[in-house]
Amino acid sequence: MSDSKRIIVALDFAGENSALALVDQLDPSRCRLKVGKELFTRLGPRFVELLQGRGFEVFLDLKFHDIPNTVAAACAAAADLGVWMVNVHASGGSRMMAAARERLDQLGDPPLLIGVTVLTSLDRDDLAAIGCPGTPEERVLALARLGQQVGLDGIVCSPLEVKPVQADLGRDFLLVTPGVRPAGSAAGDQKRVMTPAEAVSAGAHFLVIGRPITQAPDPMSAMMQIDDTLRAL
Ligand SMILES: O=C(O)c1cc(=O)[nH]c(=O)n1[C@@H]1O[C@H](COP(=O)(O)O)[C@@H](O)[C@H]1O
Repeated sequence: MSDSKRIIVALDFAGENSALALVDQLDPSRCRLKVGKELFTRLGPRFVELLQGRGFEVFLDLKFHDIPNTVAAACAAAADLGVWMVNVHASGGSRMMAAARERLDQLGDPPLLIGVTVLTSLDRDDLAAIGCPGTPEERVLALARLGQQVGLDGIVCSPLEVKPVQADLGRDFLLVTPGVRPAGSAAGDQKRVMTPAEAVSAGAHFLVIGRPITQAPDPMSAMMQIDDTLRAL
């Protein structure tokens, strides 16, 4: 793939000082940043603007999941912030995703619109417990097809589903994969994982990586080590 900035660092921090201590060490030419529910709830749009002011492209990961009108309006608000990527839960349904698409299409230079399929923290048993029969792969594929039909730019899935999704939907549909763990790092709450090299070799366009970088003794060197591995592929 042509985009050489494959790593999206998940800024899962409790506050501005700890987040900036990491951001200060990162280079916007080597990675993008993800602002999720914790940091956005604490610091709001101002923090996203601060990161963008430092030259970083931001994935605003708020996983919108609501009625079509509400999600479309929330996506427009994200676009107004100037973020690079925004996501919605694909299980919100095709009318919801289509409303988001339609609203963003009315704007110039909208963010990439990505659908979250099956959270990487879930396995088959977890899905069964919430009344979803079948494998994560089957459900990811179904949601990915729905997302592509309504014009999403791509999906979030685990690296394990990258090959089957690309076999079905082609290589242009963007695949953003969390559930990435360098060899030897703790999986934590992630259930469907692969190493960064495995994920990119499978065909993932972007890797979302949090704790293996943010909790490393030297986050910058952890990030660079992963990035060097990917650039050597
Ligand atoms: O949309 C996401 O980014 C996301 C989707 C998903 O299925 N799984 C998942 O882990 N994420 C996010 O990716 C990041 C992964 O962080 P680590 O597990 O620390 O690498 C977290 O910020 C999650 O919120």
